[in-house]
Amino acid sequence: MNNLRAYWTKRYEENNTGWDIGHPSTPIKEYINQLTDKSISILIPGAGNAYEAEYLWKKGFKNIYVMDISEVPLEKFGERNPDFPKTQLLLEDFFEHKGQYDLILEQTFFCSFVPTDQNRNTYAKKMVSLLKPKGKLVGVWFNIPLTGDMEKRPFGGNREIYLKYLSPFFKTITLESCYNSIPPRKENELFGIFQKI
Ligand SMILES: C[S@@+](CC[C@H](N)C(=O)[O-])C[C@H]1O[C@@H](n2cnc3c(N)ncnc32)[C@H](O)[C@@H]1O
Repeated sequence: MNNLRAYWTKRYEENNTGWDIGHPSTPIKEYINQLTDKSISILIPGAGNAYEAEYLWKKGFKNIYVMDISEVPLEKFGERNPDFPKTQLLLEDFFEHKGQYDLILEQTFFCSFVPTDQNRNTYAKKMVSLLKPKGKLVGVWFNIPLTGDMEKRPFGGNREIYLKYLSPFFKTITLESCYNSIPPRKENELFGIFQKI
């Protein structure tokens, strides 16, 4: 845990954050735009600078929890959004977190874990445990080759791989090539909506 925190904090401190697009991504933004119930509880794990949380907050969603293992992006988020409750900024390891949410948003989080069978299984089990009955895991997953290189993030995957880990716990509402990816990720992402079984 400390190693993991140090690793990600160093990346933020060195501005070695190639994943950070600087704004909410279009697929997640469009998903948020069609949500009608603003009282739902939403967790964003591995949120980084959490532009999507900022977007939700400004749209009037209040029950948003922004989680990261590194304090650097959480502090920046707090500075950018001084009214956002500090109690909803969670400096925690996702795998140790306890709670239950209506919705969990995923973006470049799954792909940050070394892609062992065990890690991917643990991710799926943890996600389902953090959702209320019928809760949803929604977001984007890279559709890029999974190479044998265990150092090089983002670690890839494809539809078949994601379904292998998620389908024991979730009904797949959709998992399709993402039509509205940001240009650098065009044709390299799947958009998914999974509902807790
Ligand atoms: C590739 S970055 C993605 C950040 C953000 N989702 C985005 O799209 O900009 C992965 C993030 O997950 C965080 N992280 C990695 N392992 C974590 C864990 N076990 N628990 C919570 N956060 C974690 C890192 O600190 C980092 O901010």
